[in-house]
Amino acid sequence: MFYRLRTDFRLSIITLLGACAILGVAPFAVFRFMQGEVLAGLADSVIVLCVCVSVLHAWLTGRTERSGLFMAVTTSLSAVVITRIVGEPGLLWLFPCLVTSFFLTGPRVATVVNLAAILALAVQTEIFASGVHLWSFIATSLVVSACAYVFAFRNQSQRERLEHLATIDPLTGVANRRSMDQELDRAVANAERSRTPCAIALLDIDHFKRINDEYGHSAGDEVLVDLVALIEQHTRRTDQLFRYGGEEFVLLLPGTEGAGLETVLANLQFLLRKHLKLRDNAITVSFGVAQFQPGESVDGWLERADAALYEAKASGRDRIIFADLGQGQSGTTASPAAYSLT
Ligand SMILES: Nc1nc2c(ncn2[C@@H]2O[C@H](COP(=O)(O)OP(=O)(O)OP(=O)(O)O)[C@@H](O)[C@H]2O)c(=O)[nH]1
Repeated sequence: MFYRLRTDFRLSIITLLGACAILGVAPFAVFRFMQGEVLAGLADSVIVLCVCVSVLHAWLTGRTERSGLFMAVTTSLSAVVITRIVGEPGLLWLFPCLVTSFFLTGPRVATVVNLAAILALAVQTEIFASGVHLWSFIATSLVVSACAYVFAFRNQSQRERLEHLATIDPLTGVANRRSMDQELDRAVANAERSRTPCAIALLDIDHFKRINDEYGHSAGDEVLVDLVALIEQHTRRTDQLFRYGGEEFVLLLPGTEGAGLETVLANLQFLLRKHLKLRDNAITVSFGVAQFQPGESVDGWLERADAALYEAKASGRDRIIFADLGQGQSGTTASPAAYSLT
């Protein structure tokens, strides 16, 4: 429960506002019934009920967008109805609604909800003691909404930016291990459901430590950036590349298997050998490849690719090993122009 509250911003807001609304409005409902104001008491009870439904819906279904929108609309509508029943003092209830609607739903939708509520009240001129009161209400409610909009808009764009930064590798710009975990989960679910083939290739630059040691860390960084550019240029749009860590990458190849997969990777190996260079020395890459087997986990799939990569390294590097074949498929040995590091 606390984990969900910590990780789901909108759910925590819905829960917090739900608790505040229930604790703040329920006593009013009781008080109004005791005062004989049945209509106002009923309106308050409906508000509490709607808030409870929103909170429950959010917790049970996880569809917090829908619950948030429902809560924003019902609380604003309730503030309008309450003001209609009790007169000008009811206006005070609209102000928290104007602010919280921006936490419950997106900035644009919240703006529409707020403007609708302000308009619905402003046209009922009889609620206001004078024209000055009416214009004061319009001005203050618009100022509150505008400030809340700016805050919510900045908050949303910063959150999106943070989410983006949390999923990419800053050096190469490709997706990082965190988004790889999500994508591999999705790929497994998709492969299981549609029974379509899917493969992963683990790529590891050979003797990368020596490249760093000999030419410096920034030259090593350049090699990583070049490798990513080459792979992205020569793979399909549906293929996805992830930085697994250090000089190791995972290439996800959906819809590819058998001879087609071998050809794609052999071509990639050829292109990398030809174009991945540092000061005219070719740099080579080892590949460990595993085709997804129905029923296996993401970890099991990765482990098989990792074992194949280990075999590629152990058997001389600069080669592709397919885990599924149960035997090594050596690529051609490093060309004489290859970076000589031994
Ligand atoms: N320049 C640079 N180097 C990195 C980065 N991340 C990891 N490394 C280096 O990559 C090197 C990896 O070394 P090893 O794991 O020994 O692998 P290797 O030298 O390529 O040897 P083999 O994989 O067996 O061929 C280490 O020296 C790390 O410091 C990075 O972002 N930039």
